[in-house]
Amino acid sequence: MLELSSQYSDLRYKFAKYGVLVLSLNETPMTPEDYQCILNISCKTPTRSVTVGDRGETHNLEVGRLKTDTPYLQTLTSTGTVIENILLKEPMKAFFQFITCAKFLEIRRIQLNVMRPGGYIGAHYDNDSDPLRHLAIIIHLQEADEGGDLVVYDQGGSTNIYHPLSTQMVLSAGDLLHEVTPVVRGERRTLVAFLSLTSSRH
Ligand SMILES: O=C(O)CCC(=O)C(=O)O
Ligand SMILES: [Fe+2]
Repeated sequence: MLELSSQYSDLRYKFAKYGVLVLSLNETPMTPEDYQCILNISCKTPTRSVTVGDRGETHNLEVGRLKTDTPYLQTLTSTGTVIENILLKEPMKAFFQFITCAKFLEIRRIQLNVMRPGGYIGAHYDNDSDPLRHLAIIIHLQEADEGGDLVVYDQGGSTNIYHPLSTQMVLSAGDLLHEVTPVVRGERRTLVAFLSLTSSRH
């Protein structure tokens, strides 16, 4: 933890201030091999069309589910377990805990999001559909050539627009309003894990 604190204290400060971090792979402890493993899994993950979010907001994307939290926590594929193990192995787990100041960390949902031209995700709060979604880890596998921006509306009233590139990792707090703008050209692929930072079992 000592080592982490000097290397990552700037990121922890930024996350506390903005609720969003856009990180290059080499700013995180994830190895290129683990990233490649997630990329390979994503290519073999079947998807289905989703047009309505949990709270009725409109979407237009293909989703491949690997782990779900509804109606109860269950890993749906063996590849979901592989990704979970990558995200929770040391030093990844220590990294997420350090950035968020969390003592507890549990993956509640893992999904692949695929957006082709016209695809988008309407404005939503991740913690609206499940209050235990405190943190989203978004691993960018392929960026759209045009469109597909992540727009985050922060509590201070400002709007921040990001266009993360493949291999980048976004950490986003569950209580921030955000959306993904329509893809205009190309295909946008992300692997998203939603984490709880408090135990659901008391
Ligand atoms: O794919 C992304 O960049 C973000 C997706 C998102 O906001 C979500 O799945 O809740
Ligand atoms: Fe989201």
